[in-house]
Amino acid sequence: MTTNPATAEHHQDEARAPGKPMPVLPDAQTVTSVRHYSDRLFSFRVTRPQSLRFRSGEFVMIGLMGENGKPLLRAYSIASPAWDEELEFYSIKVQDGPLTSKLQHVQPGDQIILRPKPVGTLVHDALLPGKRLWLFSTGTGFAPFASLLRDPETFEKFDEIIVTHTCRDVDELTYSRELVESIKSDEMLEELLGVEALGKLRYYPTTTREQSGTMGRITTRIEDGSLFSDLGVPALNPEEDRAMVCGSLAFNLDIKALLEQAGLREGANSDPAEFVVEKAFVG
Ligand SMILES: Cc1cc2nc3c(=O)[nH]c(=O)nc-3n(C[C@H](O)[C@H](O)[C@H](O)COP(=O)(O)OP(=O)(O)OC[C@H]3O[C@@H](n4cnc5c(N)ncnc54)[C@H](O)[C@@H]3O)c2cc1C
Repeated sequence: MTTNPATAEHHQDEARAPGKPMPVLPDAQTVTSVRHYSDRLFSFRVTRPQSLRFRSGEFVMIGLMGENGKPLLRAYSIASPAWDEELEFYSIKVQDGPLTSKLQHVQPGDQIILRPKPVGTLVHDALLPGKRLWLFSTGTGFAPFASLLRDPETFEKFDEIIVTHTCRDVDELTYSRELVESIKSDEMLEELLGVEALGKLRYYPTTTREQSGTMGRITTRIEDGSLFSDLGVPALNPEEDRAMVCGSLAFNLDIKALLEQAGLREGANSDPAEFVVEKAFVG
């Protein structure tokens, strides 16, 4: 990885003609670790700006310096919880994607740009209190839930937390499966919340292409009721259930329609209700 925002900015400074306005300095953070899961997915951790405060589930703009000397930024959910000293991201690799065709090659020690202005709707503040929290995701839409699931507030607020993750192939579930396993054996969370609290968390992975224990779209399993019978919980209802949804636009619309059919209303930061939705990507 050769793109170093700090260096690129330095050259830009040197080349600037007298009298031209100062360019905005990019906020550089250092990559501390990288892990590849498949030819389509990887995760990485970066240093956290001391001043960055965010709510678990929010997203920020991150990127690299483009060849034209301008930052190339994209929205990314922060996958680490609000208390973590570092920031974690879980990323797609789009073959010809302007950002991820390069971002997938970052190595520890490289720098990325991070704009420290977190926003988003997948936050506890946007939901009314309830009994059961559903986290519905596809692909990298699991990222904000990786943050929320590591936040003790999630366990304090709900009696049951059910996270569904749907991908095409089994290896695309590795990140979520390992994360859920690590939470269930996390001694710090156990000490803080008690061993029974971690038992509240249930993981429901499905694949749509490769054969696995549970096949099919989660929308189909909501419609035919198998999601609820498999887990031994009642069908969605506005008295008990709260939901967060993060996936492709089509997935979000399908789940939203099913939640509304069940009587749940969409909430927002300023107007909490029974469910919230955020796109995992645009397009
Ligand atoms: C609120 C929000 C949060 C996001 N959080 C994440 C995140 O945590 N991790 C992440 O990898 N991406 C996330 N994205 C998508 C991200 O902003 C970029 O689109 C992605 O990094 C690809 O960038 P690119 O420049 O390589 O390609 P782009 O030009 O941005 O995208 C090219 C095409 O690739 C497809 N695509 C883009 N992102 C994805 C994806 N994540 N999964 C499947 N297909 C995709 C789309 O069809 C898109 O049209 C988020 C987007 C939004 C709006």
